[in-house]
Amino acid sequence: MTVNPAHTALWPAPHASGAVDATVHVPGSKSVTNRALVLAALASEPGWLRRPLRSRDTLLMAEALRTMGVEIEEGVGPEGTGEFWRVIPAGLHGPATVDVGNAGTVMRFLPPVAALADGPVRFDGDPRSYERPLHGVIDALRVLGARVDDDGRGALPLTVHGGGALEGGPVDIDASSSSQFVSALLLSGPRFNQGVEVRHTGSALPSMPHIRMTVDMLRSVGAQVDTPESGGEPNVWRVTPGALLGRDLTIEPDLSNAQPFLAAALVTGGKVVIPDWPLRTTQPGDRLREIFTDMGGSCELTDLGLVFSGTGAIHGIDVDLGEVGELTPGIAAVAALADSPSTLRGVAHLRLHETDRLAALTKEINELGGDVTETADGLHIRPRRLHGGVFHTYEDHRMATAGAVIGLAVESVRIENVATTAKTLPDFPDLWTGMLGA
Ligand SMILES: O=C(O)C1=C[C@@H](OP(=O)(O)O)[C@@H](O)[C@H](O)C1
Ligand SMILES: C=C(OP(=O)(O)O)C(=O)O
Repeated sequence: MTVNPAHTALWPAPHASGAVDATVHVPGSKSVTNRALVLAALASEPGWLRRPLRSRDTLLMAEALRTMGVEIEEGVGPEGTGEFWRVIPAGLHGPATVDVGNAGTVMRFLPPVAALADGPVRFDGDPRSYERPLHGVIDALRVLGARVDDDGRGALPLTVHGGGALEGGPVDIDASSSSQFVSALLLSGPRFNQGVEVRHTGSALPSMPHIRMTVDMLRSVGAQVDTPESGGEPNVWRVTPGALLGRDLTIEPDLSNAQPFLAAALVTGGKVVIPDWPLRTTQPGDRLREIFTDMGGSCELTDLGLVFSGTGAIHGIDVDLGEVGELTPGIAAVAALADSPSTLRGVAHLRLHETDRLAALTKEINELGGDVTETADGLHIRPRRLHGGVFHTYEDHRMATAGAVIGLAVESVRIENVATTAKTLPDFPDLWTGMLGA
């Protein structure tokens, strides 16, 4: 882990003087927006995304599709309907160059799309993107008929030599380091000549809700998908070849990005309302209703949205987060402020996320006086009285929001490079100070 000297600006994390009482409109889901963009680009007719997330990861996805020939018009809908993107699919073209930034969704979902282009597509990104696992996608594309040039490490940078079509068919992959390998192959699967049959052969597969999200969204645009849950074999997903419909989709708020605001209610014994919380969703953030209730809060889904209240007490938790790994930094922050120890399990793969999140959380919480130890697959957190100091973020949006949660309860926490939240959550500092009524 290295700290980028360009990003050493320090943001004084606001300390809460009392219980928060706020309604927070959380921007759209990163995971839904980027799947919707890919599916709309692969469809046989134009489609609409309403209230898309406009953040670094989604703008990189939109720009990448544009460079391959897809048209994306941006506009503002009638009163109250917010912004929209109209996606007009076209023949996918190379040569093109895609900047993936450090977006897992872009680096994994787009190489299979590029295999359908009529020329080479070069993929490059932030230094950290070179370290994140991509072998599952690269090896699978080769088996399915694509030519991919990388430097032999099974990682970025690389070039996919699109041939205008891909044969597809059955492929075995080990997706234990990222569920996004499975999602990537399924999303483009309807456009492969034989569709695709993905068999996960490794140890535990993380982030199952995100795979369900992929399957649900594919089905909503007319794809036929057989899954273990629909009576198929365990660990096998099959997508039948076929045309995809252009749909009109309103993007749900990002429930994982609702996390710091819900945590604020928990930590200050206050109340936060998140409007438009979906009644039914595949987003992993929906699990926060249960997890933060176990940690001392209470919640209710009403006409206003999710109403989440803290009770003043914050309890430790012993929980397997393998299905909802992206919630770990925010849960760790709350756990550091709890009245009893916590064990967070099932998240070894977080070592290969935006940063090594297990090492980063351990180091940063401990530097504020905490007592966190890494385990083979997670963290032990024993709450201690914390003090102020600098909370480094390692270009990880969820480290920055986790630091902000701690800052509510601990005076003089300063967050290095809070701007890194723009990866998925535009205007975080304004939303945060707005919540506090500042
Ligand atoms: O498909 C997706 O949208 C995501 C899947 C998960 O990735 P991993 O399975 O690599 O953890 C999650 O952590 C990431 O934030 C988003
Ligand atoms: C792991 C995450 O992102 P990515 O989509 O880059 O994998 C995350 O947002 O927590």
